[in-house]
Amino acid sequence: MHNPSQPIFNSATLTANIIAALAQVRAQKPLVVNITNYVVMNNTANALLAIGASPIMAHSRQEMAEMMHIAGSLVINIGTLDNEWIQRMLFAVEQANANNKPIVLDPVGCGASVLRTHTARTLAAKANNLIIRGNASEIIALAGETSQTKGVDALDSSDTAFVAAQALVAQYQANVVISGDVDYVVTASQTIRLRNGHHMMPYVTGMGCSLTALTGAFAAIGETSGLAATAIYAIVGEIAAEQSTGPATLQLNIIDGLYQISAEQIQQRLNIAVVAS
Ligand SMILES: Nc1ncnc2c1ncn2[C@@H]1O[C@H](COP(=O)(O)OP(=O)(O)OP(=O)(O)O)[C@@H](O)[C@H]1O
Ligand SMILES: Cc1ncsc1CCO
Ligand SMILES: [Mg+2]
Repeated sequence: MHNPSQPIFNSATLTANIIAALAQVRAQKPLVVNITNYVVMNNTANALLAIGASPIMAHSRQEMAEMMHIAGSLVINIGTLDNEWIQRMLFAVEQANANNKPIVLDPVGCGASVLRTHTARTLAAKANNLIIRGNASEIIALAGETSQTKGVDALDSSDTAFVAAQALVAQYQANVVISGDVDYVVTASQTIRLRNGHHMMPYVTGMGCSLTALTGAFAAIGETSGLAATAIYAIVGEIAAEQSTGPATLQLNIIDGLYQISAEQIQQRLNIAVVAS
């Protein structure tokens, strides 16, 4: 499995690892515990099921210790925050840490309000085994740089978030995925660029939230770089968009695509390059 501390320069090896990780998710069906936003709960649960994982949306403090005992990973998405949710998220991170479970953080709307920026930073600082997945504007804001965010949609390009992602890797000992027209997977040992996906994807809400949830599924089987989820999701989105007349059919076709995606399609479509190490 891809160990983020060991750089891999060879695209064929990276591709083989992504395919192996997919097989492992499908075989192991890891339990992914999600504290996520009201907008995307149903769709992210369906995305996790379609890839072969086992989702549970759980929010209560009363059950979180038990959940983190049996979970493969914790996904925290701050999309529809309020004070009660923040306390639940902090407690869940503590429980994940206590059980050595990887945590995936989606800093939805980071930079759009002080509440979101502050909460995302507090959660990131608390999490031990962390992967951050956000769009370019969120990654830039989380790192304390000036982003152009006006809500949950990115107004910055992935290329401009690169330095911010490297700063987050150092600050939180995290792995960072920047999604957008181009996706970057940034770890302490290397940066990988993926040129897959489709320009129709941002016309469906929660596309990034589903990617974050899938990142949790792969983290649960030990692929904690974020690479496999990011690569597979963008390829699925690309194939699905080619079969879709608009955002509504795209949303459905992505769920079908996650269920159907094959090793051959990954081999044929993956556009991957190591850009820094
Ligand atoms: N212009 C684009 N071209 C190709 N793929 C794209 C484009 N924009 C987004 N994507 C793909 O869409 C997926 C979600 O990324 P995006 O950056 O839109 O997430 P997000 O802004 O966090 O979304 P949300 O907050 O609505 O969940 C990724 O797989 C990414 O590769
Ligand atoms: C639209 C929206 N608002 C809060 S969360 C969310 C889903 C996409 O991030
Ligand atoms: Mg998002």
